[in-house]
Amino acid sequence: MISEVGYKISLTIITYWSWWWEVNNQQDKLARTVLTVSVPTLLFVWFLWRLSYSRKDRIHLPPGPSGLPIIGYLPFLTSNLHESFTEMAHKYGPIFSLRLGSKLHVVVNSIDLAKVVAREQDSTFANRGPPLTGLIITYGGMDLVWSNNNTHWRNVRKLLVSQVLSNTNLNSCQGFRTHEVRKTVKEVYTKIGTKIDINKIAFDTELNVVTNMLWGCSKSSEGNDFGDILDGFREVEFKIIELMGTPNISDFIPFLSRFDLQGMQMEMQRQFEYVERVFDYIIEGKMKVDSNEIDEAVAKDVRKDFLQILLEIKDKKNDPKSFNIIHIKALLINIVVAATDTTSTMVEWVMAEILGHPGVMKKVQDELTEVIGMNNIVEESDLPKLIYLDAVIKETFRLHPPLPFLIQRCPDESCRVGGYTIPKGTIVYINVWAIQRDPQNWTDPLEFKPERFLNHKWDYNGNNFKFLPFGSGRRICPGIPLGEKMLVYILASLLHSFEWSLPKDEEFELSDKFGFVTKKRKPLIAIPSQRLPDANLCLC
Ligand code: HEM
Repeated sequence: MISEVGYKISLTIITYWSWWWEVNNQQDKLARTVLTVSVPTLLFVWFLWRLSYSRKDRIHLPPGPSGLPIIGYLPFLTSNLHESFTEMAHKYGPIFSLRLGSKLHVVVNSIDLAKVVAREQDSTFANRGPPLTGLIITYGGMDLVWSNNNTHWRNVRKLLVSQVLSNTNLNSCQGFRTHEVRKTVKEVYTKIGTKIDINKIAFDTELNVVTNMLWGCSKSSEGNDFGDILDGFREVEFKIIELMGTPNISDFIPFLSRFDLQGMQMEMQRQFEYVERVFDYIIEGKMKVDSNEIDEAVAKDVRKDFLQILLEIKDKKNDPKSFNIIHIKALLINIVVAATDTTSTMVEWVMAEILGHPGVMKKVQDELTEVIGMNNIVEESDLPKLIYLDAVIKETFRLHPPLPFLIQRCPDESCRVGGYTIPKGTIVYINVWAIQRDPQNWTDPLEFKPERFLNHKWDYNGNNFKFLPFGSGRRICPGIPLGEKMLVYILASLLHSFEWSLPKDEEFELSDKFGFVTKKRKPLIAIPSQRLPDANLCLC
């Protein structure tokens, strides 16, 4: 029907155009040529655009806004994408689609449909559909986050879970965590009365713990120059995360990717070169360690670090294609980035919510006083007893999930969700931000009420689709045990050792800035003062 009307209109225009061409006696040949070329081109584009709509009707895509020819809805995207997608969900319903350039995107906004994607059809939706910037920083998706659901991804994920994130390994690394958290407390103590950037101290603490677990050395280890090398890592990581979360026209109109119109690929390449230099240095250092030295260390019951294990696996494999140094670097980059920015962002959000709710601050500190005592410092073994703090963290995750759409999924074949067709290759987002603020799922959804998490029903394992800050299904975050431990440990230590207040000249606010990791728009700056009667407790 649409193409019939289009055909008639174009026939009329072409007839008129031929007549005009013949009778017009203009001398300006260039202008005539340009007009002659551009009119059929525009007609062709118009046809394609209409055709895509008649196809949309035929294959019954989810409803959504129309957008413009070729570029689709791109010009209407706003910078706070989680807010605009949630507004669109109010207009179009629990599932909607939008075309960005040539790519179809689908946003799922309800518990029932999230379950269809991440549980019932988990294997169909287990690919990622990575952005170009994600591919640049991971050697073309050789990592865990952007890799498709294939044998390599399964093997590497198994390795990470069994060798780094298993209970046994996490227990054997307890010393690193204790050392780093106490070092942070000591550092804060030296800055009592001054302004502290909460994200920065949490980031450095987590970075040191993770690098210790991965290659046995941290930024602050004595007698090495990792410190100098890792200086500036936070800024680089922020840039990487920012580039991965910014819409890039090259992803939506692939033939434009060679022009890199926003300069994002070039910028990511620059970050990649820095990160690769860091990891080359670390790996070279590790490879120089004599195998006798390693054997001696193991004989003394010193655990092997993850990098040593990975290098051994690489050497044992006969096939360099299946596991080589590129895979190792991609994986290390992945883990460091995935662990640090998420954890520090959450520490900052929790501290911000607590500082904004004095009643909550009092309850958290009363619990710390009761469980830990004013003459002790926090030990890791105390953490499971901090029930109220745990509820505060979960309530913060509900209102500020650091990855508001999780990480995009991409079906490997056409399928149906909510009665609509989702074609193969569509980019699919699970809008956790909308689900966790939906009044159908939560009473007073915009209020900060940690009490709703006090009934022990809640965990991070992605089984209750009302609450999915770490995702769900086979691509769920594998770092939950470490992420959770570090969050509670850092927060409990900061809140038990110090009183915190906001600087008088800073206006308190809780607005966020959308990104791959969605952070506080303005960094949280707070001032510590002494809380424990014996200051030496902060110095041990
Ligand atoms: C507060 C801390 C953290 C949060 C909120 C968080 C959140 C997430 C989310 C939402 C996903 C995507 C899940 C999905 O698509 O369903 C994810 C994936 C991932 N996370 Fe985390 N994460 C955290 C800490 C960590 C840590 C500590 C590590 C590693 C030690 C880690 C490693 C990863 C990896 C490798 C993936 C990709 C998994 C895959 O695609 O198979 N994360 N994370």
